[in-house]
Amino acid sequence: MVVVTNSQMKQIEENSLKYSMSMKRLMENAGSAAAMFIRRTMEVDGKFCTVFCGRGNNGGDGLVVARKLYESGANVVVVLTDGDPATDQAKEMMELIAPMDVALVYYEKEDPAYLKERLEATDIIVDAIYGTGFHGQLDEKHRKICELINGTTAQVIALDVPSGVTCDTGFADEYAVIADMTIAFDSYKPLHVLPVSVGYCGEIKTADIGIPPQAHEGIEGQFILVDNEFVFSRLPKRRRDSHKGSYGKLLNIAGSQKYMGAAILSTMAAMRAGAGYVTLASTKEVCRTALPSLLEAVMLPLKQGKEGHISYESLPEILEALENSTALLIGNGLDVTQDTCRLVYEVLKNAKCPVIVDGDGINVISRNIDILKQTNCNIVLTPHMKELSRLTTLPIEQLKQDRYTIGANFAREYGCTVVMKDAYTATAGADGRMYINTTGNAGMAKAGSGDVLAGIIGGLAAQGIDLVTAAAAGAYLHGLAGNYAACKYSQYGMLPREIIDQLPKVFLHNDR
Ligand SMILES: NC(=O)C1=CN([C@@H]2O[C@H](COP(=O)(O)OP(=O)(O)OC[C@H]3O[C@@H](n4cnc5c(N)ncnc54)[C@H](O)[C@@H]3O)[C@@H](O)[C@H]2O)[C@@H](O)CC1
Ligand SMILES: Nc1ncnc2c1ncn2[C@@H]1O[C@H](COP(=O)(O)OP(=O)(O)O)[C@@H](O)[C@H]1O
Ligand SMILES: [K+]
Repeated sequence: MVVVTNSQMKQIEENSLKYSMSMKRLMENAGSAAAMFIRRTMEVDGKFCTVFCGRGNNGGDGLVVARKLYESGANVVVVLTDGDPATDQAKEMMELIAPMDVALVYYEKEDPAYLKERLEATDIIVDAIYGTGFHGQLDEKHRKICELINGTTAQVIALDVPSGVTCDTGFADEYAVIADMTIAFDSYKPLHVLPVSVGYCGEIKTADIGIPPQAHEGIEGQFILVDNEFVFSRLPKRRRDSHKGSYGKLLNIAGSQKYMGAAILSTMAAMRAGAGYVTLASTKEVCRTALPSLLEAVMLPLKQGKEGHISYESLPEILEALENSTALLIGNGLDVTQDTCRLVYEVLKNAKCPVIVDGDGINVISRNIDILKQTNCNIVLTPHMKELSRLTTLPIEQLKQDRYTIGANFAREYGCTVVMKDAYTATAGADGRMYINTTGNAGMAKAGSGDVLAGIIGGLAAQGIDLVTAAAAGAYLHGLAGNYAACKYSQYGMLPREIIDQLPKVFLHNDR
């Protein structure tokens, strides 16, 4: 599904002007298409309809809808929330509606009691206050208006965007309009697919507003909703004549005395994701302890430092193992010590294969972010929100509002892929795209789930699957296996290790 950003939509609109389209025609088409959807979905003739119009082009679309619904027999009132229209084409739409028997009400001048009464009798509300031009938060006046809209029993139809939701981030003001139906003009925008905002949209319809297909040429969708088709069209079936060497070698540098489980979970997950060989490089003690649970893994036991972590003296052995690896996973349960810092930096500088950095690997990088610019390999970072905050030195609150832009900028600046783990994980690809994941559940909010994800991505990357796909597909598989685990063991009772146990079921259901 192609999802275009606000600025891309503006570009498409501008391109369409080259094909004898005009802004006024686009607005007329948008309003007409929206009115048609409304007529198709509900009875309009004789119904009470209230259209809330802002001053921008979204408001102009609303004026067209009002005219069309009036022509279909509805009793229509237009509430101008911010006075007269401000754009040329919206002004023209105002002139067209003026002679009609449609009441035009100025919100500020109107008696609140009349409005309340009108809304109580209203069957259909059209929200044309703000469209793609909105960003940030609603002011007090608009919050009140949205509260009025949300407080009715009428069907609420949002034009393009439920007012109060920001187009590209999906960030919704707490009073944003909650629509029953949103009519997206021409294309889906990020808010129509982002998990944070889809709940505000209700049913989403796309309306053809007459923009010629040529106007879309050269516009590449930046947001991708990861689904089964996306994942399994990219994960090849295993060839009958293949052998273990066909599926790559993952080197997993993980674990310390404090965090042994992280080494076990990540290694196990990588094996379950189909890698040919997985080598666990860890302290002797971790390797010895892990062996009974990791019978199929290769062990690279290393010298232990004073604090129970992998000693820096082990660097030569690690670099030798790295030579033969098709992917590297580094960071799970490593601990942050002087030794592990030096180790991570040196390994990253020497790696030539794809690298996945998780957990303490990320924490170590956050202390010296420029290390990312001194590498010769493709890197995936898998930070949760706190780790992303350390990496970007931005507060979590800001990340929550704008992590798509921030993540994309970070990925571009450092030339890496960033898996932003959260209830809804989003992967910012080094290719400039944003991959949105919707699988997973709150039963996964337990220590160890992230180690499982890192292992899955590492296992996929080792097999030669390109890193962005490995990251986006890994998050999807992880969440789906987590959903199976929750069905079997409940969200309260499930354990991260059971996400790994359910991974085969995900593959089985998809003939892999
Ligand atoms: N892109 C296209 O091809 C078309 C777009 N059309 C409509 O045009 C809309 C976009 O119109 P506009 O760009 O005029 O903008 P909007 O009508 O979405 O917003 C109006 C104004 O609100 C202001 N604003 C933004 N954030 C605010 C905040 N937090 N508090 C208060 N004010 C804020 C903006 O400065 C903007 O001028 C689309 O959503 C769509 O409905 C249609 O007319 C058809 C064609
Ligand atoms: N509410 C949730 N819904 C879906 N997935 C979740 C939820 N909470 C956590 N997860 C997933 O669980 C994993 C947790 O990772 P992380 O916090 O790094 O754990 P750890 O480092 O302890 O293993 C991430 O992949 C995250 O997306
Ligand atoms: K709107």
